[in-house]
Amino acid sequence: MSSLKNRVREILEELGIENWVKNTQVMGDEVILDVVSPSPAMHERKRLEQALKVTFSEQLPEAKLKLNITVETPPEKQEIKGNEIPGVKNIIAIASGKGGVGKSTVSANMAISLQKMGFKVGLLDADIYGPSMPTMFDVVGEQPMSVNVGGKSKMKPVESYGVKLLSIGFFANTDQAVVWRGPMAAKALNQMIRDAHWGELDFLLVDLPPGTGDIHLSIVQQVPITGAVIVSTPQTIALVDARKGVGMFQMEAINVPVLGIIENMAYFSPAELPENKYYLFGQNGAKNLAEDLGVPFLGEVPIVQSIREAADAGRPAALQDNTPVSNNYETITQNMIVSLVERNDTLPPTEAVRITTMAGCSPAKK
Ligand SMILES: Nc1ncnc2c1ncn2[C@@H]1O[C@H](COP(=O)(O)OP(=O)(O)OP(=O)(O)O)[C@@H](O)[C@H]1O
Repeated sequence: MSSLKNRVREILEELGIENWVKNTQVMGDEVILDVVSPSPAMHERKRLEQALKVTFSEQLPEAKLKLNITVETPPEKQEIKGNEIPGVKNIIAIASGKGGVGKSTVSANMAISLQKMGFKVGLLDADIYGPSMPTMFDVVGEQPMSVNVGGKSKMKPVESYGVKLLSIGFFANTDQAVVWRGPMAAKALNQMIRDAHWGELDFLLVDLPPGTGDIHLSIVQQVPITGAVIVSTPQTIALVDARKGVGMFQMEAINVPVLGIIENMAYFSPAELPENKYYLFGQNGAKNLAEDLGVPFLGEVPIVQSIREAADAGRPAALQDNTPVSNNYETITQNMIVSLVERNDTLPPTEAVRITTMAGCSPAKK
């Protein structure tokens, strides 16, 4: 073995990442490393890349380092079993209870965060009262195409930023209020799930309409939802509705695991006074609710002007690289995945069969 290759091996051992390096090639002064990152998170990959570059430039300045960093793919055994929608591994409902708390903004940014982590993501905008995804993903006016799959005509979701998208807004005139009764809305949504060609998806996020009415009951009974995420502001009246939302998913007839609660609009910090936090809607309300109900708290999102601007501009804030806002969405998304994984471990055996069908969530395991 060349002395350069020996030095490379020593450095990798010092860094404690020798097991992550699947292939080392030394050609002259060029060192090519194929590294498999155990974390799908973009910032973890960047940190790994940075650590390698700094260490090599300090300890082996003569070497020209070339890095190929990829992400570990989930092991085969985590594949979904008994899946009701072929190719779709996890269907996550995002609900609120009260309207206007930021459920759609959270859904859009969570979809982007998952996509950035390397997952295949679909987003179904089921908000029949105010479908906002076409705007948030800058695809207003686009229409899903029809494709022939196995002799059947299927809807091809519109794709934006790597996320496959279907929205009630693609079919309804946005100037008209869409007033659909529960079964009708549920049927339309069911078609958008089953008669669409989603292809292989790790996650299909469903942005539900606000509230806990009969529409929700129809949807959650017809669509095999893997888990639900509840979004609330810390305000008392929003929390009352969020509690109802959790209760609805936990009803015996529905029995969808609640993966956690996200506190949106948790506080406001003016740009000129970033240390000051103003708790406009109250403090820690959703966090306390999560504790009270014994469901995971997935994190808080402050009120940030750029989140609103990014949504209106059709470029969700999570698309930014390594900003406090995008990192925060990434952390919340990871917490959601961790919650999905933990459910498998903690639910009683009678539920295990159902819950093991929630596969596809292992990449967040650290
Ligand atoms: N963290 C945030 N910071 C700043 N603005 C936000 C934040 N979250 C949401 N908003 C803004 O608040 C408004 C409501 O958000 P959004 O449409 O996501 O709520 P929703 O709960 O989905 O509403 P609906 O009840 O209509 O479905 C939007 O203008 C959005 O851009």
